Parts: sequence; C-alpha cells; structure tokens
Amino acid sequence: MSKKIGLMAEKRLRVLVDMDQVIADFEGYFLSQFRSKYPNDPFVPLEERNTFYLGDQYDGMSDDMHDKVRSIYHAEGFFRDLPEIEGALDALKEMSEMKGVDVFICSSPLFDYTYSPKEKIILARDKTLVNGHILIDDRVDIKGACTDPTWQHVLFTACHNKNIKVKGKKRLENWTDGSWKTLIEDFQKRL
Ligand SMILES: Cc1cn([C@H]2C[C@H](O)[C@@H](COP(=O)(O)O)O2)c(=O)[nH]c1=O
Ligand SMILES: [Mg+2]
Repeated sequence: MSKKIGLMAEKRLRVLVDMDQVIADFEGYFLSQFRSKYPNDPFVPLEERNTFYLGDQYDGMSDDMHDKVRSIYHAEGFFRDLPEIEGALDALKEMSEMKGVDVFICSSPLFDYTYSPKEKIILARDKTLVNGHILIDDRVDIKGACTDPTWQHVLFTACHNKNIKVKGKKRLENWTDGSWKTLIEDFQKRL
C-alpha cells in the first residue's frame, strides 16, 4: 500500500515470507517427534532429505509408514510448537521496522484442515495469487492459477532443496549472516 507524503507517493516494498522451513523448523521438529514416537523405525537424516514432501522419501519404507509420518504432522499442536529457524524472528522484526517495507507471513495449510489453519497465521493455498514484490520460500516450484505472479521468488535454503540447482532465482541461505538485509535493500532500490 502506498502512503501519500505531501504530493509524493512513498513506494513500499511488500515482502511475503513463507512459514514452514523459512521461519519455523518443520523438518527438524518432524524428525525429532518421529524418532521419539517411533524409535525403532528407519528415518531419513536431514542431510539426506531431498524432496519437498516427506512422504516421497518415507512412504515406501514400510506398509505403515504413510500413516506414521502423517500421525506426526497431523497431530494437534504440531504447527503451534514448531521451533524457530535460527535468527528468523529477529530478522523479521528488523525487516518490518525498515523504512518503506511491509512484511507479511504467507503460508500454505495442510490438505488435512484439522489443526494447521488454526495454528498458522496467514494462509494461501495458491501463493501465486498473493500480491507482493518478493516471496521468500523454501519450495522450489511454486505454481498456481497465476502464471505471472507479482513477486520474485527468493529460495530459502532448506535440507530438501540444498542440492537443487535453480536457474534465475536468488537464494537466501539463512537469517543469521545479515544477507537478508542486503537483499531487501537491493529490491528497494529497484522499486
Ligand atoms: C506432507 C508435507 C506437508 N508439508 C506441508 C506443511 C505446510 O502446511 C505445507 C507447506 O507450506 P509452505 O507454505 O509451502 O511452507 O505443506 C510439508 O511442508 N512437507 C511435507 O512433507
Ligand atoms: Mg515452506
């Protein structure tokens, strides 16, 4: 939204920030919960995760694995209790205090709607329809009804995408080395 300052309209940068695996540690928490509930089952260490959906690596391991995996992230409190990705909250607070920057958390719900919508913040199954200048998200392929979204996707590095080569996209490796600030400032210059 632009605010009028005298006769000049201030250009504001709209930053959309994904939640799971960008602000909240979905993968790490899933693994710790899975190992504590099913200590005798095989699991995929985070260094070996290479698909967006857990099921793509887990489901074939045994007949009951599909249900076991879902019993973890469909559980009440799973999303509410996700720990922070290191540095995310400080970075987002600082980002939201930057002059001319508006920050929105933009997250997809699970297909099972029992708990995740109540435990998340802003929900959009189709993020291509959300209007913003930047979308910081760990998912490599963000598709939807709009083939030409307003935002530029910045890929947040996660265990499942770290080895995927993406052409023409910027990456943000973490929230702790200060590079997010340079990224935001670069986008602001181009507004
Ligand atoms: C099975 C499975 C589900 N997810 C979920 C977690 C979130 O509800 C969405 C991803 O949301 P985002 O806005 O794209 O971060 O899908 C998942 O991330 N991984 C899974 O294996
Ligand atoms: Mg995500």
